[in-house]
Amino acid sequence: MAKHWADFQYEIYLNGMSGAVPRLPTDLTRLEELTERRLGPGPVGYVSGSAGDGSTARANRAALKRHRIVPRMLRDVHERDLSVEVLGRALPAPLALAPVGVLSIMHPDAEVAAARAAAAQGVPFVLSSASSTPMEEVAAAMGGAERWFQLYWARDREVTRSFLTRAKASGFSVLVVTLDTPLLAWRPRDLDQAYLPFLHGVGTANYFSDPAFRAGLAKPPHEDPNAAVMHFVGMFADPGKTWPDLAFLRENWDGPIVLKGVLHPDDARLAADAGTDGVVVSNHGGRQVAGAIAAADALPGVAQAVGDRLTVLFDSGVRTGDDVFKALALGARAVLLGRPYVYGLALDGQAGVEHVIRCLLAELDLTLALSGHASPATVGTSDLDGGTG
Ligand SMILES: Cc1cc2nc3c(=O)[nH]c(=O)nc-3n(C[C@H](O)[C@H](O)[C@H](O)COP(=O)(O)O)c2cc1C
Ligand SMILES: O=C(O)C(=O)c1ccccc1
Repeated sequence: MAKHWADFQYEIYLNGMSGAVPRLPTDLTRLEELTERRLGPGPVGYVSGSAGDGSTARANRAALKRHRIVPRMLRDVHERDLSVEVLGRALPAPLALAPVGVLSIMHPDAEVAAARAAAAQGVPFVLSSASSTPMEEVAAAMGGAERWFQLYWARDREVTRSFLTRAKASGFSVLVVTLDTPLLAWRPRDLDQAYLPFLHGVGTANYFSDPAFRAGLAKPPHEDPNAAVMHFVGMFADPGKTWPDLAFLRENWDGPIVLKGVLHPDDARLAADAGTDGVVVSNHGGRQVAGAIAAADALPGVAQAVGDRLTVLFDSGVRTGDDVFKALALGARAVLLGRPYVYGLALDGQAGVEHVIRCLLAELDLTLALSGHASPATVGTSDLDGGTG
């Protein structure tokens, strides 16, 4: 029998018999406000802030909320199984933790705590290139658990090649290439505070520990940190890349490659033509193009464009179990969870991240069951108001 994620609900009520209540709210939309109160304005502004006037981040939420589920009755949902196959891997639920850089601004245990939480719950962890912990250390903390590596595609080919070699040697099996951040967007909340974590060296661990990166420095990073930071700033992103450049990654990575930040159906077709394996429909949580289409509004078009050619994943705005359900209905195979787990980390370290994963998946399990589904596989547009079929 597959695990019933909804059992977390009973666990909470049973613990209540001895007077215990959850340490964090079970409505995950409340975590942002709690984190705001707990942490200084710089770090929390960096995480919860977004591009421009914030309208894309709000549109992400509004688009998910606009869709309403139309539950079906009497469909035998006694035995349920949330597992899905994603890129040839069996996942226990349609969920992975999104790549989020600089996690040490949230909690001293940073990526190690988040990765351990993901591993404990069996959910893949996507490690950011801009991690505050070197990838080898994160990998070592995860045992045999599923780990994916997110690439910020550096200007310097040798650094990219070195990252791919190290990631492979550390057991990262899927490469997630982020395309939507060749430059950092206009982010007023950070600008107004003149706060950018990596200017303080946060999020540079993979670079400062990299032999190819260090080869470009006159002195090791600890002897001249400013020069090392400047070298990082100059090379971590590359606005000059074009679609044919993907051949280099395809040649240097033999596992699945997923392109993150695809919103246009034509770009999804180009991704398939380039021999990649999947896309993440994402607007980076509204942090890049202010005024961009809501990710959930881009999802059906991308899913239709690529059909079975690519695995379609989704992020940007996922906060609740019903958000995950809606993303599945709109064509995603699985979703990446972003800010909510970062707030869980800020508020309670590894336990906080596990709480967030368990709440989200319990709520998803119940949403599926109460809507008439025993598996994510049967969810489709006909489950949504206005859906056909
Ligand atoms: C603080 C922060 C840092 C992020 N860092 C990265 C990163 O290093 N690489 C990346 O591909 N995406 C990064 N993202 C984007 C997330 O992977 C994801 O697309 C986004 O958080 C989804 O939006 P949501 O959190 O509103 O659901 C970051 C997001 C946040 C909030
Ligand atoms: O802040 C971000 O959204 C992001 O993607 C990023 C980029 C560079 C370093 C850390 C995070």
